[in-house]
Amino acid sequence: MHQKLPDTIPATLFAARADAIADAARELALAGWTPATSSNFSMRVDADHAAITISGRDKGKLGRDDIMLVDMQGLAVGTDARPSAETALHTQVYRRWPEAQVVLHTHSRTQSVASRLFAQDGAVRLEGWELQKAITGHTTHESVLEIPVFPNTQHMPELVERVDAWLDAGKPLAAYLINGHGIYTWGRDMAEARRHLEALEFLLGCELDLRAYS
Ligand SMILES: CSC[C@@H](O)[C@@H](O)C(=O)COP(=O)(O)O
Ligand SMILES: [Zn+2]
Repeated sequence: MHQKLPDTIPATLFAARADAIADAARELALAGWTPATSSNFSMRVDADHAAITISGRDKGKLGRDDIMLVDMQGLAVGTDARPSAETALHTQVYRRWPEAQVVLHTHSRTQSVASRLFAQDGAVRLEGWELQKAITGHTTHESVLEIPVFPNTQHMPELVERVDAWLDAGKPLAAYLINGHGIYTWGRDMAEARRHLEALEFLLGCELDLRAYS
């Protein structure tokens, strides 16, 4: 066990979060959405900490020892393990949405291709799809759901800044794509985050098909 927990976090709580992350990751890997160790997953543990995948692990084969604790600045807590290279994007979600409990990031083929195709528009504009209602806050297919596509970079502060700029402009945000990379989405629990991820995978696939057939 590499993880020493602060006194305020019961071992059972951390274990439950780690198991929930590993279970979700295994299922998403089976769907083919986490190729070649890509993707990362996290869950809030308390107001000041999140459990997140250790960098570079095979997301289809995670166990409790592949999950670690970070603070809300993305720094490791109680372990020498290296958190996901994209930890800053997770902790940003927890800071900006106090109700967010889960952040999911995957690299499916559909997400990757859609991010390249729509990068020039800066966003994917979803309208007219019944499945938009799977995104919390959307009650009709007539609503518009805009998923921004941010340029890829290995420098996380740059991405954090782009997300902050989008939110500070007052635009709604349920998820975002990173060009040539993948998707980030989140939820108030694992079920909501999974529903968002699955709906967006489906909707992006539909948008790609529309372009292929027209
Ligand atoms: C294996 S390439 C993908 C990585 O560069 C990254 O984008 C990713 O999703 C996984 O990084 P990780 O540090 O394991 O969380
Ligand atoms: Zn990634």
